[in-house]
Order: sequence, then C-alpha cells, then structure tokens
Amino acid sequence: MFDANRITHFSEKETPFYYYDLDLLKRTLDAAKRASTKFGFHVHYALKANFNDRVLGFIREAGFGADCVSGNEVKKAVEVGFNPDQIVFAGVGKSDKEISHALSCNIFAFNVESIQELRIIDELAGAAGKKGQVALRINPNVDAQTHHYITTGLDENKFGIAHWELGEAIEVLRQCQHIELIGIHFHIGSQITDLNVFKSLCVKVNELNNWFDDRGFRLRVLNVGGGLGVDYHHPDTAPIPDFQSYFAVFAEFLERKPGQDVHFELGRALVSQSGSLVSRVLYVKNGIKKDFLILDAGMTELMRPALYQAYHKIENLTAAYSNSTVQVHYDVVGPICESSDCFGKEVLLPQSKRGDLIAIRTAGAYGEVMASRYNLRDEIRYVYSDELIR
Ligand SMILES: Cc1ncc(COP(=O)(O)O)c(C=O)c1O
Ligand SMILES: N[C@@H](CCCC[NH3+])C(=O)O
Repeated sequence: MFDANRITHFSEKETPFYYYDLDLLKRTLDAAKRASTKFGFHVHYALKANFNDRVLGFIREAGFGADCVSGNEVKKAVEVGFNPDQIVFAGVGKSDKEISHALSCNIFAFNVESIQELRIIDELAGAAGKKGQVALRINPNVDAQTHHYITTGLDENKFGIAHWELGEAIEVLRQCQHIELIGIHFHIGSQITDLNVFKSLCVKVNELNNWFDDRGFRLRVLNVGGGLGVDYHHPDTAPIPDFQSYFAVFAEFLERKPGQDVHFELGRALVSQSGSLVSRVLYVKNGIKKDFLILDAGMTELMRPALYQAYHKIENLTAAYSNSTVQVHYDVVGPICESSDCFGKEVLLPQSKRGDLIAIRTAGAYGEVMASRYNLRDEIRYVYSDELIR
C-alpha cells in the first residue's frame, strides 16, 4: 500500500499512468546482484520485460548485461549504454537486417534457435568480414509448471533447437567458417515459482554439457535463461524475490566444467514489483448480476489479465485512508470494447466511487511494454517515485 503522501501526489496527476518505485527497483537490483555475484554468476536483464529508459538506466548502473529479442532491443541496449560485450540476442525469427545490425554492434552472442539460422548468421558474418559468437538454444523438454502460454521449453513449443537435431547442428557448425560455438542456452518459461523445476533443468543442462564435451566442443557459457516468478498476491510483504535460493539451486545442481561461466536472463523478477498501474474509477455500474467498477485504464495499458487471466492485486487507494468499512464485490473492468477487458472478477474492495484512485500492483514487468493503442488510446504516461523528492 502506498503512503498518504504518495497518494496525494498521484491525485494531482492525469490517469492512467505507470508508477515506478525507483527505490524498490534499486533494492531489488542490489539483492539480485549480491546473490548472483556470490556464486560468480552473470545476469543479462531481459529487456522484453520493461524497456522504459529510466528503468534501463538503473539496470545498466547496477552492472547487468542485456538479453534482447529484436534488432530494436539490441539498438536500445547499445543506446542506453550496455556494453556490447554483455549483450545477447535470442528470438526464433531474427531477420537478416537484425542479424547484420547485431554483428555490426559486436554483441557477445546470438542465442540461435534453428539450424537454418546458424547457416544464415554464418553467411551474413562472412559477408561482413566478422566472426559471430553463437550459443545454441536447446529445447530441453522440461515442464516449467506455469501458464501454458508462457511455457517455452516443451517439445510442442516453437523455441530452440530440438534435442534430436543436435547431431545435425554440430555437423553444420563444423562446416561454418564465420561462427564460433561458445555455449548452450535454455529458457523454459516465465513466472516459475517452484524451484524444483530449475533442478530438472540443471539435470538436462548437465547431460547436454557432457554431450558437447564428448564431441570435442569446449563450451565457455551455460546460459540457463530467466523465468524466476514473483509473488503477485503480496506486493508489499514480499516485494523482493528470493534471489539467493534461486541462484543456490544452480550453484548446487549445475555441473560446470573448468572455465565455464553461467549466464542468466532474468526479466520479471527484477522489475515487476516496482511498477504499478494507477487509474481512476470513471463509473460504478450496478448490473443485474454484479457491480462493475469501470476504470480509465484497460487492457490497452495492462494486457496480462485479458491475455492470460493473470492475477494482479487491485487496491482502492482513495478509500484506504477513509473510515469506510463497507466492502463490495466488483468486477473491475476497463473502457475498451472487449469483454475480456477485465482486471479482476468479484474483487472485494472498499465501497468505491467515481474519481477514486485504483492501483493495479506488480505491473512493472510485461505491463507498459505490452501496451497498445487499440481504440486509439493515449500514449502511456509515467510517474517516477523520485518526483516526490525533487
Ligand atoms: C529467451 C528468454 N530469456 C529470458 C526471458 C525472461 O523471462 P522472465 O521475465 O520470466 O525472467 C524470456 C521471457 O520469457 C525469454 O524468452
Ligand atoms: N508476457 C508474459 C511473459 C512472456 C515472457 C516472454 N517469453 C507475461 O506477461 O507474463
């Protein structure tokens, strides 16, 4: 819950807007950095979770690398000052233009997702007179036990090179003159809350690490991707994910060969809790079957509930400091002309009225970046916590 001072500040702003708590962001990054450094691990932040310039500035300052999934993300990472030597580029559909641009930036590595892509990077690197460093993204067929839309490491998913294709992949690698295999890469899904899933991933990584070693490939990097989940139900009591326990799983179960580095690509866990979407109640509508709170924010600002039926904690900030004790169940909806434009059904809130400020919490990851202009909505607005002390 936000303090009264902050709510007064919000009430002066035009809604809806994303609010970023930069102090919490910094504390989260410090915790992740401390825990990863303790084990000698390197973290590349997944820009796809949030590429807001100010957020990225803090992440770069904290010393993380960048994991990109498009040419524009590579461009952005370079522009905001990430060291190209700490930029990796994944994605099932990298275009020739994007590959050539990344080669010209001298990024650290391409996480390659198909055999055909290996040949194309080799060709483009040759034409540019470069040598591209590549890691093979392997689909390990490990169930991430998360929402099926954000599971990426099962045989049925489009991501990565299948394990049965690896023989062919190393034949192609042996023929290619302009690429060098530096490692193997995995990313099995997002919002993973059961750490045992990562133990299963380590077992697969160890098997494959040995497989490559047996065939004479001395891998320098084991990249195990991201995926660490956050607590959407308790944004205030559990604002910082347990990075120590997460990294400890890999420290215990991953078998590194001498000289091998371990890379991670965390997105959500680094930025989720420091962002909230702040909105106002436009109308309170008493339907036949239920009551609706109609907000001025919708699925165009935060798509996760409409897309994945994702849970986000909803709070009435105005009512929080009033004496009202009446509680009402509302369907909290947006103004967009889609029935799926709903942030939560049967949400128990203090009795609410037009003009009340509503916060939708844990929206710092996959919030602003997934916004759209559908219905010709306004561009996203922001408020940063340090405006309060400026
Ligand atoms: C290749 C890759 N790396 C890293 C991430 C970041 O994942 P998360 O935000 O769950 O940490 C993703 C997104 O799921 C991804 O596709
Ligand atoms: N956009 C998803 C996560 C997908 C991660 C990218 N592979 C979410 O909001 O949870």
